[in-house]
Amino acid sequence: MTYKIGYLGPAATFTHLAVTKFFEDHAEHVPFLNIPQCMDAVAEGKIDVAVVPLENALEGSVNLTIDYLVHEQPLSIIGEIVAPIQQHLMVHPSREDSWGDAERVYSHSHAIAQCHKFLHHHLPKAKYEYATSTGAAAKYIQEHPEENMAAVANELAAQEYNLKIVRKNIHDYTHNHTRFAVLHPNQHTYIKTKTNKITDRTTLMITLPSDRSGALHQVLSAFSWRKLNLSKIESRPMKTGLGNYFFIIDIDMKMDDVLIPGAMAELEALGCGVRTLGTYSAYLI
Ligand SMILES: O=C(O)C(=O)C[C@]1(C(=O)O)C=C[C@@H](O)C=C1
Repeated sequence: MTYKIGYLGPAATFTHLAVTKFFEDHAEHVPFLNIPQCMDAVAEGKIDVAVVPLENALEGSVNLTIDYLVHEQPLSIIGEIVAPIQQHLMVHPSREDSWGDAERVYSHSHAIAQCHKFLHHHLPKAKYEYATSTGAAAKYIQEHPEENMAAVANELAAQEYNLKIVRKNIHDYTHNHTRFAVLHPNQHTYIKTKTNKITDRTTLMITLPSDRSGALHQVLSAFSWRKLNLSKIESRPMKTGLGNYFFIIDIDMKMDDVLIPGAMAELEALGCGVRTLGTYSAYLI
């Protein structure tokens, strides 16, 4: 049976690029219209792994991925692919010489946000419209040449959908990378790749006991005195009422037998809720 890798599609999204470079050959790449559909498919066993965007260096977390993981589909993160992101402005070939008159710019919200300065200066009158992915935006422009639009997407999308790149590298800051999560229902799933590992991580989701002063300080202390290095801490709404948040914490090592379980037990004793979202290696493509 062919190994099936689901990704945020359609063809030629950044997620697709990451999948193509990271996994070894002979796998079938299966596009999904949006992140929840891709995650549902791996939970239901229709594909072998799901790959979805997790965090961008310029724009921060992909909230849909984190929220769906926390509230709807409890999969494990079994790997992380870090990819450089280069955004280009592209139009239908018939509009190559008049791209500056584009009335709308279409792309994924993260991609548009990564290019705000460029768009502000070069297409000040254009309205922004948001697609489920950069690839979906490029595909739409190919299918609707009559609409005066430009897309922000990658080079592969320009090739795949026969669009003309009119401005290259329009992202506002050079160090633009995105983290993609490889997801599976079983934490102990092995990933085969020849890509270089850059680090190991464990991601925890933590809820605080309500109305206790200094609770976050106590949480951080549990990691700090064990010398557990954190590379990310972020809060997201619990969606149960104003002021209710959970925290996502990335620890710079894989789950061990002593330190991380010790910190988790301490947090539970303090009245916190703790869930492991994944313990995995991160690879740079
Ligand atoms: O739209 C795509 O091409 C994606 O793969 C999604 C996504 C994201 O959600 O951040 C991935 C990388 C880029 O940062 C822009 C968009």
